[in-house]
Amino acid sequence: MALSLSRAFLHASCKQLGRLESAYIPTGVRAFSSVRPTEMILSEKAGSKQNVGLIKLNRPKALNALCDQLMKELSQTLDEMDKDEKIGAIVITGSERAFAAGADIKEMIPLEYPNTFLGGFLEHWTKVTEVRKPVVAAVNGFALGGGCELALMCDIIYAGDKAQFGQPEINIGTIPGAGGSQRLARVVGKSLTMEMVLTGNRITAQEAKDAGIVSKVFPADQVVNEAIKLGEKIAEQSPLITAMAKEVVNRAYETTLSEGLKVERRMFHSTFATKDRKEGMTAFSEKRTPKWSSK
Ligand SMILES: CCCCCCC[C@H](O)CC(=O)SCCNC(=O)CCNC(=O)[C@H](O)C(C)(C)COP(=O)([O-])OP(=O)([O-])OC[C@H]1O[C@@H](n2cnc3c(N)ncnc32)[C@H](O)[C@@H]1OP(=O)([O-])[O-]
Repeated sequence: MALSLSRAFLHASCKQLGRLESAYIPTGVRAFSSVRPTEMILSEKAGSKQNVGLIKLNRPKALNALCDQLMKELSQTLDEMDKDEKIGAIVITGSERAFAAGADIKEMIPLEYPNTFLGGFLEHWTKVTEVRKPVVAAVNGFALGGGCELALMCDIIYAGDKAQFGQPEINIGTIPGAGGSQRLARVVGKSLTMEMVLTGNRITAQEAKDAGIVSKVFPADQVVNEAIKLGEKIAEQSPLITAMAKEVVNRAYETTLSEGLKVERRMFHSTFATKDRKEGMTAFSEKRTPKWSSK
């Protein structure tokens, strides 16, 4: 009873905080048109072949703070895009001011330990790690706390030159709850992770690139289009082999080197059970573009 009352309260307060005026459309970026009636995210198919799923977090007044409703809408849209055969890659972005400023602090204020533990707080916020298609984060502005963690859950991060990454939870009496101590440490090592988690210090896009968090930095108004171009390039490949490649790279972060190498070898062998492997090698020798069948 107490839990359901508290959920209803949180949902209502979150809706109030996140009431949107109109869609914020970043300058220099193609216009988004919402294809589904979601309130806190916009989504569309992008790219010249409309084969890139584009998701924009759209809660500008709260700097895209991640509340329960936004995360439900994000999970639902990711699920739909993962099942859509016409989509080969997904891009997640925010606004030029904020990718996301973290979990919604105001929504968390009334929570008590029993709610978080028994209610499984954050357990359903990790859909992006379950998507089989490659997911690119196009980060502008603040990527703080849960915003930084959301970017780290994606497969590739492109950043605008004014982007800032940080894990400032320590400043509000808590710690990272969705990978900011674990995924970050695996990517950048102990020293920088400790510095960011213990002080809340932010790092710039260039520092994030130097540390290996980000693969490329672009002028802020170009990052989304560059991420779409990257998504288009990925979407040209065999969806079947792409999913195998993504799975095997992700394994590197979850197992030992020797186990990872075994998994890679097995996965490499299994490409020889596919028509796409034969088609790719035949097309190379015949000097033509391969026609993928995902078989
Ligand atoms: C993928 C799964 C993710 C799971 C997450 C797991 C848990 C996670 O590890 C914990 C967190 O993220 S803990 C969080 C870690 N993150 C942090 O601690 C960052 C907290 N934010 C800040 O430090 C500052 O807002 C900035 C420095 C980002 C911008 O400063 P500035 O340029 O002076 O702008 P401003 O005037 O300050 O903000 C404009 C409006 O946005 C509002 N708002 C902003 N962030 C909010 C939030 N997280 N919440 C709610 N609201 C937030 C702000 O209240 C204001 O609204 P108001 O109605 O006008 O009052």
